[in-house]
Amino acid sequence: MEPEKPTEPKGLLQTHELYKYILETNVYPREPESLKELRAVTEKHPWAVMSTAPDAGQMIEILLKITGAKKALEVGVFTGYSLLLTALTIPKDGKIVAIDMDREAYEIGRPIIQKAGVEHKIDFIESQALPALDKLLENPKNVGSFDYAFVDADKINYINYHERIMKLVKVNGIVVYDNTLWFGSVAQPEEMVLKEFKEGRVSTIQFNKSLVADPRIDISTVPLGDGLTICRRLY
Ligand SMILES: C[S@@+](CC[C@H](N)C(=O)[O-])C[C@H]1O[C@@H](n2cnc3c(N)ncnc32)[C@H](O)[C@@H]1O
Ligand SMILES: O=c1cc(-c2ccc(O)c(O)c2)oc2c(O)c(O)ccc12
Repeated sequence: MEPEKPTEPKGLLQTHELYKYILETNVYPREPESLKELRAVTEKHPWAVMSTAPDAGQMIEILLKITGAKKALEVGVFTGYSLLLTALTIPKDGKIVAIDMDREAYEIGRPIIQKAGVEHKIDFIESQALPALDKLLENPKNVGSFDYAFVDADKINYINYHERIMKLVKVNGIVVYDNTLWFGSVAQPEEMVLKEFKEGRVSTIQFNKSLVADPRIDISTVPLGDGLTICRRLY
């Protein structure tokens, strides 16, 4: 059998129709106008598929509200869908440290973030994520200070991000990892996987195993978007 090329977006669900139903019935009617606008400008980008899925976004919003998160960290901004969602959800005096090595994509979303009146909450760091996280850790004020972190960058480094983020988030803090089911490839035999997904598949399988074995966290993997793993730091 040939590996199946992704055609219509259907997330991890059985059919495109079901995903469309969820988005149109449960998600889009509640999506703020600014996020809709950001999604529309992102659609023109050749890598639009990287944008956080709106159904996953809704889960993130509820987690931020339940936990009352005020200080957030984001690794992997792209045009800023998850960043704007976070900025809209945390309180007026909340802060987000957002790291991405590519400012160009962020600049596409920034005018919409500005117009939404939440840019003052964002501290954008244009950098490779690992050195930026290490630099944050050098300041003792940051250690154990974040209520929430969202990781959506290069899958190969998730294990490395996790070690830093465990020190940056507070006990009881929430960390959400995106793409932990990597288009379903984690459960496919290697020969069935499209070559462009092979590398990410191996990293994701290893990463998922390492989270399960990590006694410092509670975890829950939810098949929204491309798979989210929600972690809570226990100690
Ligand atoms: C999947 S996109 C992020 C999507 C974003 N959360 C959203 O909602 O649109 C991944 C981003 O990670 C960034 N990235 C990839 N590897 C990185 C690295 N090593 N350091 C910093 N940023 C990185 C890319 O530039 C890209 O913008
Ligand atoms: O279709 C692709 C999609 C993505 C992708 C989607 C959502 C994310 O949140 C993310 O981080 C990456 O990444 C790819 C990639 O990295 C490849 O090498 C080849 C193809 C793709």
